[in-house]
Amino acid sequence: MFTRTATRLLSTQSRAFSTSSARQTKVAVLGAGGGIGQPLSLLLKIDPLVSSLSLYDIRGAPGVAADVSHIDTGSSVKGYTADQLDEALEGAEVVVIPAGVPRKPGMTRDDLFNTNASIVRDLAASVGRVAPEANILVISNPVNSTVPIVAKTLEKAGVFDPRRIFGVTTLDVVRAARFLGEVTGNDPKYTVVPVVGGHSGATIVPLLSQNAFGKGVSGDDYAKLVYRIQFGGDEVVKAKDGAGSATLSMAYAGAKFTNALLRGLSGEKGVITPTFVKSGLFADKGVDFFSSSVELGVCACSVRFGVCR
Ligand SMILES: NC(=O)c1ccc[n+]([C@@H]2O[C@H](COP(=O)([O-])OP(=O)(O)OC[C@H]3O[C@@H](n4cnc5c(N)ncnc54)[C@H](O)[C@@H]3O)[C@@H](O)[C@H]2O)c1
Ligand SMILES: O=C(O)C[C@H](O)C(=O)O
Repeated sequence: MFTRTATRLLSTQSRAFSTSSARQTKVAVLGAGGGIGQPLSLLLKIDPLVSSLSLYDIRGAPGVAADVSHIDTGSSVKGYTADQLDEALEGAEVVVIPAGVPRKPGMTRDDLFNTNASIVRDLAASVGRVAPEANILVISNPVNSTVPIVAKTLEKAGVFDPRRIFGVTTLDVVRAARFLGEVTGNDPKYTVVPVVGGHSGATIVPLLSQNAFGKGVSGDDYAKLVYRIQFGGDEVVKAKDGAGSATLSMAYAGAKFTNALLRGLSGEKGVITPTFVKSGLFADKGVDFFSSSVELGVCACSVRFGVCR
């Protein structure tokens, strides 16, 4: 009797699992042991659109994987050590890259270039070789430069597809909604603002006029709000006082982007906005923000999901 009941229960549970993960999606996080990587792995573990989570880092990923793998969602989790990058990438549909060093007070994102450029280049080369069809989500700073590095590396490998490379600048969108909500006294769900351009200071361009509440902000309030959105990263770097930059809000933004991408890939319309897929390519060099996005193919990606207007 007990056995029959237990079996019925188990079969109901397994049906629930198989429904939620009907589409097999392997997501790899490169840099999973870090400040962003760990909470991002947690959030991806609870995303029902992720069926398999592959956690890679030069240190600590198996520990993060063991920890996250106890969470009671349907996806499988595996951690990989420094010499197991190829295995980590095998079959990945989405590769998220938060590997690299963060800023300390007094530094600009460009100061990270020397260290992070080669990290991102080498990881991208492996993705190009092992998972050439994967969508690559670049978090490592300076995003305005690491995205072109990924593009060039894949081009060199003969597998460049601009529709599959994304600079993750969703944190700017998250901040814009939150800060406009604060200024106008509204729930951020009503103060969503498209943000175009890159991911550094003045290259971050919030289009406040595109939101009904944003339209009403003017003068000094407007200038202060734009500044806060553009330099929100500095606030966190300063407050962490040498311990790094945004990790938790970034993990939230990275998981939000990944979820939107997976929904788009599974055929859901209207989830990916040009804001989500904007890239910083050439933004530092003063090239028009929209045309640089189009050049990178991020707009093509929006077209692919049927949301480019
Ligand atoms: N795009 C954004 O909006 C945004 C927001 C916040 C932070 N960032 C950037 O994200 C990056 C990571 O920040 P963090 O706070 O997580 O840093 P962190 O130092 O806490 O973590 C970085 C992780 O990368 C790992 N790593 C280093 N080299 C690696 C390699 N070759 N392969 C795999 N893993 C490697 C490290 O071992 C570490 O675990 C930084 O460059 C930071 O500036 C971007
Ligand atoms: O500011 C940083 O260096 C990290 C990140 O790019 C951010 O915007 O928080």
